[in-house]
Amino acid sequence: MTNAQTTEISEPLPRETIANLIAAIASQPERYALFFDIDGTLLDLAETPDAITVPNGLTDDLKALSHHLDGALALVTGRALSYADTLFFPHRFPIAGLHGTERRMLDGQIIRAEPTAEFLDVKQRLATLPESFPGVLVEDKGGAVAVHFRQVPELADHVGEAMRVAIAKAGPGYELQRGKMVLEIRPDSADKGRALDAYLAEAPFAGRIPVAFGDDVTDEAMFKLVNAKGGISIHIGAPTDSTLARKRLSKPQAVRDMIATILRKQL
Ligand SMILES: O=P(O)(O)OC[C@H]1O[C@H](O[C@H]2O[C@H](CO)[C@@H](O)[C@H](O)[C@H]2O)[C@H](O)[C@@H](O)[C@@H]1O
Repeated sequence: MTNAQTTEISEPLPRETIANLIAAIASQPERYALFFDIDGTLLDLAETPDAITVPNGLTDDLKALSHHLDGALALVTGRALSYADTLFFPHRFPIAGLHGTERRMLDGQIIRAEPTAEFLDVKQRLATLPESFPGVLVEDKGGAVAVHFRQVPELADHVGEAMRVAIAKAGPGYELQRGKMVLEIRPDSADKGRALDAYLAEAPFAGRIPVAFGDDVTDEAMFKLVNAKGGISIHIGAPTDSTLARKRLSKPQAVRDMIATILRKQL
């Protein structure tokens, strides 16, 4: 299971620092590469995976920001890449999906691990879990599977036990990923940090200062990499001592406001 290391409590980005960062990205876009998580970062969390909404204007703002950065903006998400594309249709951003284990390169080619027969069998068995535990929701993401208990938090231990059995049956090539009211089985071939690193090796991301925004355990790999590269790691949410991110924004609306402000400044 992927775990965050405990460091210091993430600091809120002071008004001054936000203003400086916004001004810097607005006036010197060629210096920065921006990486956004989706759920809980760009979008407000919802009761179920399909209940999320993309606020009016966000897709166009992301597209405009990407244009401003000459394309150096990527989404790095636990969602399947194909699902993330539908959220921001008709725009197609560089996206790393399934926690970085599938990644679309600039030429459109997608790198992903092929599911094993053992994993497909496990996924089929997990699909029946709600029969034993009503309220639990199984999300089939193709190459990964998530079991959500947001609507039945009292079943967290049962889900944990079922997923420990499932990951043992899935065999090599898979790992358990903890998230917000969810446990997932995903390929172990990469993580969000490695996906971000791969983007940083390519134009137009190469040579730029990475800025990563995220809210969940899966984003810690991104924060670790960004910190090591001298970039800026920003945790979204309440203060916490279990993130490697060095800065904090309070909620997704603050991220969306920051994007809108950068765009206003560069006009
Ligand atoms: O890396 P992310 O883009 O943040 O994706 C992480 C997971 O997000 C989704 O689950 C979470 O958001 C749901 C909708 O708000 C919420 O109901 C759930 O409790 C959260 O865990 C998504 O369903 C997962 O597949 C992603 O891995």
